[in-house]
Amino acid sequence: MRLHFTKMQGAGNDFVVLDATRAPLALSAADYRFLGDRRFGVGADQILVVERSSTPGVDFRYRIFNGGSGDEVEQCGNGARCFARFVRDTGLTLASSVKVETVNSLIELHVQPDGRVTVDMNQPVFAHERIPFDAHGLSPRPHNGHSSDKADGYDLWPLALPGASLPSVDVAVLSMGNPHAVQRVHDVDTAPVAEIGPLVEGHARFPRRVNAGFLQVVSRREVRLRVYERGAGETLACGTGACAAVVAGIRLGWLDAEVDVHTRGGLLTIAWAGLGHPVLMTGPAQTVYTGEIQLPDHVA
Ligand SMILES: N[C@H](CCC[C@H](N)C(=O)O)C(=O)O
Repeated sequence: MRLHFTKMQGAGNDFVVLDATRAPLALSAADYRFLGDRRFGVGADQILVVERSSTPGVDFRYRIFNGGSGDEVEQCGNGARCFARFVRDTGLTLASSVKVETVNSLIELHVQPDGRVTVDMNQPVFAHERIPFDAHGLSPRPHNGHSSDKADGYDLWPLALPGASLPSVDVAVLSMGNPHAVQRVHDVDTAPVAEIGPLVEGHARFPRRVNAGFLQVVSRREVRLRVYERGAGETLACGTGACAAVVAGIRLGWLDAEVDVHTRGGLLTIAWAGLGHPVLMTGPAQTVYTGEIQLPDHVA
């Protein structure tokens, strides 16, 4: 099958975008892994499939597949911004605000005059069974010895890491539609992301695996973040990961309500007014090129 695609990136998190608004696409996990492969395919952290929505009042649906595993996932923050840029630039919509549904949520996107995109990422979810996170038999940890005078009863949880250079790490757990485990580190540049990231991502206490965030607090309004993503490995930026890290930092008393998140691929700004409010994420979204690719009949 010959596929037309658009290559895009948001803060260095890169995507293959496929337009399925005119004809449905039936690709396999192996096809998505091929498209994500940086040597045998196009190369991307995730593949985004854009469809029309049949839900009244909702413009589009977009499906998200991790480029490493080929698995379909629930949410992608940087992808949502690139989706908004895509439907505008291809003329699929003339509106500057777009409602789009994913497998488990409805989000609203606004293209700003400066070209950045703001996404209402809905409210974070903390209920362990909805993350999902298995805390059975675990006791929460004090907040890493950091001042948490404003902490509101939100806990850190110890994850045992047998055989690793660290016996355990303390993580804040939550969902932005997709699961996140955020640990605070002194310096993201020296944090053991390559070693600890995969151990957290595949940890047994996360039945659907998890995105592993490494958060360095620079000030109450500025952080640095690296994320070892579920099904993709470390990416240059993770939008839902930035949302999760800021929400956790606010609940743990480390951060104010609007934070600049410095990722290796660029700057994301996250705002959250607290429980009962949605998380707002603002950042860049660019088209890199368009192309065509022949999907092998039997990809490995
Ligand atoms: N790897 C994530 C999906 C992509 C999230 C990330 N690229 C973002 O911008 O939010 C997961 O398996 O939940």
